[in-house]
Amino acid sequence: MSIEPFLNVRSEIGKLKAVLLHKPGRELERLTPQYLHELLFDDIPWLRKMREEHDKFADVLRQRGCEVYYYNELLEEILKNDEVKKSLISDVLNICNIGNENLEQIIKEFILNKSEAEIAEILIAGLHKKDFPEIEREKSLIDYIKEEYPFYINPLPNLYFTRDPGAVIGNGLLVNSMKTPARDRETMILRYIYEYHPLFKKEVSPLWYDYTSPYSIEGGDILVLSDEVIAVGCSERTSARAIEILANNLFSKDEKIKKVLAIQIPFTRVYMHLDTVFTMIDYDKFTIYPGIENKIKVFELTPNSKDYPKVRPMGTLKNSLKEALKLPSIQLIQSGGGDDITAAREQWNDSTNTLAIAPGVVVTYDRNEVTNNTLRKHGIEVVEIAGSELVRGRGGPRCMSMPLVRENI
Ligand SMILES: NC(=O)NCCC[C@H](N)C(=O)O
Repeated sequence: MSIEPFLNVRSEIGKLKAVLLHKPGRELERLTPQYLHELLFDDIPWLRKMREEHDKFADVLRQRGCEVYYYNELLEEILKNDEVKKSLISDVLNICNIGNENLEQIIKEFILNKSEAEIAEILIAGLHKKDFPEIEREKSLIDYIKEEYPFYINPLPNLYFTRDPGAVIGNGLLVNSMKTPARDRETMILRYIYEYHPLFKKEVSPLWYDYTSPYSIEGGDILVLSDEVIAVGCSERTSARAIEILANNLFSKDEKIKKVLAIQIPFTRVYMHLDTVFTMIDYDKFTIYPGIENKIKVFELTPNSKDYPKVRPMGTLKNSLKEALKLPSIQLIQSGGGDDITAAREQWNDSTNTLAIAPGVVVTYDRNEVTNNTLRKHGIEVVEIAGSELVRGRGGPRCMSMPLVRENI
């Protein structure tokens, strides 16, 4: 009997059937003004409120018939296997630069003695020095050098943006290579989940990209435009070479995918990923931040040699989409109603970061009133969620979700 893959994403807009989320936890309570920049935050969210907002987001998805999986629960499940538990803890400690093998060994034993739920929490929220029992030992040089630094294991406050560490295309998965060290461990853990959690059925779900690659790529840049065309932002976070490697893997192992559009956007934090300025919301409708429209370049990648795809510069974004999707016309709906100032303010609060849950139906933050009304005027059903605290990490509903299964359209 042949095994059917669980993962299936052949579009941006097919009815969302299963999604991976992470409810913000203690890792957010470890953000301090001193480390905000390094941890990719601009502000400190209020965790209790943030968790309430996140629960409502998950409820909206469930009410629309989508199954919600949580990252920490999948992690807890794979930690039940002792070998997996030991190996993951060792790998995590290896990248933490503890700098003293004896101490690393003591920390490892300390973690191994915890329950699966506690270990999952440490792997996500980090290990603060204060949460580690004082033990009698002679200090080594690194203890003095890093005396001021509060963590043995850093927190992962960006994990609730599950969009970025991974992405499903077709029946396969990318485990991304993140641009910044602040998010590296997110992908290491996802790689273990793919490898050991039965939900992912890795034997029938290829790995399109691995986090060990030196070329960075993040999920916020990846849009599955159709079963034949994938768009990938070339951005502050995603490198040109990663796009070529991904394209070649898709062309050689997925018989449906014929084309990758590389969409170059300015390399700057405010538009860190393509989905912060551009998302697909219906068969022929997209929303776009008007401040970026003239700064975009599009390149078509098609199969060529074993190592490099064929690259062809294309025209405007609108014409490239029309041509690639073989549509008679498409609409680019400007966020902020096309007004420069409103659009810039609402883009900062992720107005263009819509999550399509069915063709023409999107989840957005309620605070982006002008953009939401503009979408409605264009016939889109807008399902609003509150996100005053969630938004402080600089991501919207699309960033906070990793679709695992969408209905084919
Ligand atoms: N796809 C997205 O745009 N994700 C938002 C990620 C925000 C996070 N603070 C980061 O800088 O990586």
